Amino acid sequence: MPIIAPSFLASDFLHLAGQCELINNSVAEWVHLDVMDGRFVPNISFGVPVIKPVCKATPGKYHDVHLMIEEPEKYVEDFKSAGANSITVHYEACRHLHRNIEQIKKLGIHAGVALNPHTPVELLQDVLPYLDLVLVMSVNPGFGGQQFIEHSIEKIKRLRRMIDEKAYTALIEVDGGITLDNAAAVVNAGADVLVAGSSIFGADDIVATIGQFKAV
Ligand SMILES: O=C(CO)[C@@H](O)[C@H](O)COP(=O)(O)O
Ligand SMILES: [Fe+2]
Repeated sequence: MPIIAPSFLASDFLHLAGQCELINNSVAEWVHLDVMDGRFVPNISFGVPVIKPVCKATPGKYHDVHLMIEEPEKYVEDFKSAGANSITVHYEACRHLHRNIEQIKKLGIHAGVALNPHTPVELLQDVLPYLDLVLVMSVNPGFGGQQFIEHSIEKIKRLRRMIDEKAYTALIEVDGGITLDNAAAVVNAGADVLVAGSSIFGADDIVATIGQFKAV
């Protein structure tokens, strides 16, 4: 069964406490928190002042912070202090990716690398042994509510093979345009973690929808 990571980017910010309560009452194991800086991606989302209270209000969950920002090394400590259990940086935003991964792991939390749709999974070959998580973006990062890019399925399969061949432990997380209609195909291709924003927070019954994602 996949791990489900509701993305708070699509949540109702006016009622964050209630949204956290719904997630607490659901079978979602993770909470996905998207940080956007208006430089790496053409949008600005939220930072520590939102992430810290959300982490506090969801104490039983694993807090998965997805940094869509330039120079992530300047901020990883702040996000760790805010409650992050894992921090994922973008391959395309890091000039010294191995150093970024080491920095995160030295903080005692999990390290992930995210790949834009145009970035081949093969470029991760030399850092894969150090990673806890690879985040395959199945939309171009920056916005929720976009359509799933079908080519991602092929990419997930290639990454699954790379990980299994060497018995690495990195989880495969897929993020962007995940719906109840395509979730099974994504899991069958090899995904361990499904991120879903609009299809969870936009649903009439958030808790039941998370249950349906879990059961795909
Ligand atoms: O990182 C991102 C977008 O850049 C995602 O985490 C979105 O928040 C996913 O939203 P949906 O596509 O599921 O609506
Ligand atoms: Fe994300």
